[in-house]
Amino acid sequence: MSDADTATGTLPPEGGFPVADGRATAAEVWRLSRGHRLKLVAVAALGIVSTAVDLIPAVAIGLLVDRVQDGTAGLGTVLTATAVMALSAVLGTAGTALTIVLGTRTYHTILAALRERLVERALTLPQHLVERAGTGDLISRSSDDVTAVADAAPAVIPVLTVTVFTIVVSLGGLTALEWPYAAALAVVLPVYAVALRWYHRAGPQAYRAERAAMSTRAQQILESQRGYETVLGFGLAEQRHRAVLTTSWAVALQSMRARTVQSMLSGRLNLGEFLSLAAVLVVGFVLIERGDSSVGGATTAMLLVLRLLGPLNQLLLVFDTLQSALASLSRMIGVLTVPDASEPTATAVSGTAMAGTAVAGTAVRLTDVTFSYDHGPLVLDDITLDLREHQHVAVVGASGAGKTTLAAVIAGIHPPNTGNVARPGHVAVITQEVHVFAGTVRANLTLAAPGATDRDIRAALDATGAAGLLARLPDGLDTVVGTGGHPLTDAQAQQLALARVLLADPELAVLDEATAEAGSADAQQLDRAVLAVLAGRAGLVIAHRLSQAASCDRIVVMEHGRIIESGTQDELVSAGGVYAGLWAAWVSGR
Ligand SMILES: Nc1ncnc2c1ncn2[C@@H]1O[C@H](COP(=O)(O)OP(=O)(O)OP(=O)(O)O)[C@@H](O)[C@H]1O
Repeated sequence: MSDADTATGTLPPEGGFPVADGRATAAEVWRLSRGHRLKLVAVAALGIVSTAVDLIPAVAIGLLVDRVQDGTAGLGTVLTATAVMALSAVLGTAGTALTIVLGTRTYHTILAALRERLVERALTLPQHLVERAGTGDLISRSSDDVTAVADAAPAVIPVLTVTVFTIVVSLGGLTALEWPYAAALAVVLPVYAVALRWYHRAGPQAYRAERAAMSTRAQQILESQRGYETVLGFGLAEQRHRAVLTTSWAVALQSMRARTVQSMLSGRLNLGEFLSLAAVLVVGFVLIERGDSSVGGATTAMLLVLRLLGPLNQLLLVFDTLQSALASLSRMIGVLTVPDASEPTATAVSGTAMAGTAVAGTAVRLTDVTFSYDHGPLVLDDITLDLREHQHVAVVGASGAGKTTLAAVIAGIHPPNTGNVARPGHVAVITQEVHVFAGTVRANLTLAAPGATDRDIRAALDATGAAGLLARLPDGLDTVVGTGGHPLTDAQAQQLALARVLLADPELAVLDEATAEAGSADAQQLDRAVLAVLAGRAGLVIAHRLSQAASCDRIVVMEHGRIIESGTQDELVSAGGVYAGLWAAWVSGR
């Protein structure tokens, strides 16, 4: 599972994953666009040409007006102008449509690559960081935010493509006609710039606040669902209901703020439109009066400005969607910027965790390790423990003694507060909650060993006693299991998890399974499976049944976060201490 890392970096204390700044977002998008850049340049060239063709009707109408005015226009002139306009409209529309299709396809390819990286990163994030930042935030970023960025495509790409190229081509066209036309428009453009500047500040702020409120709500709902039994058991339903209600109101409030910002933008756009038309009209009038422009020229100029205003306004309107998508994008990329490991608390910073065996012949070495969850009391207190290569050590103790936490620190899931943890580079962990992934049995097993053949898989299932299970599955290795798939018992899920460890072939296996009741047929089978999985590698077993402990080379007994006894089964039983008592109780209860 985890290759341990030396601790670096921290998350903001208030929780939540970081948000990437503009620079980091641009750098990641640039990195993701590698391999598509030539295609993007070709798409841009096609867009410019198509837009230029699209503006031919404005020029044709202007020429027609001049010919009508000087009395040289006949039916032929009108028909020719009409044919030119129809042809340019067809060619321009087809070219623009092709530009949009190609642009959208490239956008989605790049987005798919980003989503893949996000999921990859989310799966390898240190668990303590996910716990601190909140699973809801992570889920929101990999669902709501991905959807926001993907949904922006149909609205933003066509408008962005058309507008950017239309602005460039129209300004060129106006300058070619008479520079004062372009100058008049240029004088008005600052109105748009001011609107944009204002919106650039207010928009993302409003959208980030809206998305953050959505994340908090997702977290509240998730927690209420996960802790359903606790909520019912402690009569907390009303309190949880109020919490969800409060966070939902916060979402509604932030949404209203975001929509208000949107309306204010519309007002600023209307002002810009009025000023642009008025400026070009006045300039046209003056130029005609002075004989510097024909009526046809002024008509072309007005048509070019009108042609430009539509996309320009739309750009500013979808700028809204664009900003929202950018806010989501910066949240997605923020997850990629999370450092691999971070200190568990702000005050305890001296703990280190290293991959690689520090001492020859030793698989794991813990030296003076302490650990606490987020500023809480010490859960591991001065633990020093060695696991030799191929040695199997069982950890026993009462509930809450710190066994699972010790396993997590050894596996690298939690970095220690103080002390050192040295472990091999390849560690596999089975936690108490075994997850069956939605997919085929084969996919479930090859998750950690992509190169495994069907023969390897069958051998692993055989070794963990699951060959019988395989024979009963309707489609063998192709049977779909997990949510909505063929149901598996807890013990069967456990067997799959153990087979997965065998296939992954780690140097150290950390097993914290508590599925079967002591003495049951399942328990005996799982005990045998555990022995098969541990053969030939170092193993740490959190023994929930003492039969598991008895078959290990060494047993450590924990109490209140400390190791209070350590020895072989025979040594501990004859010592007559805590373990001897537990063993006597267990034997008589079998
Ligand atoms: N994520 C967490 N956040 C805060 N405290 C925790 C967390 N996980 C465990 N603890 C606390 O740490 C202490 C040790 O818990 P741990 O699960 O390691 O004990 P355990 O011996 O494995 O118990 P069990 O056999 O019931 O699993 C307990 O007091 C527990 O409440």
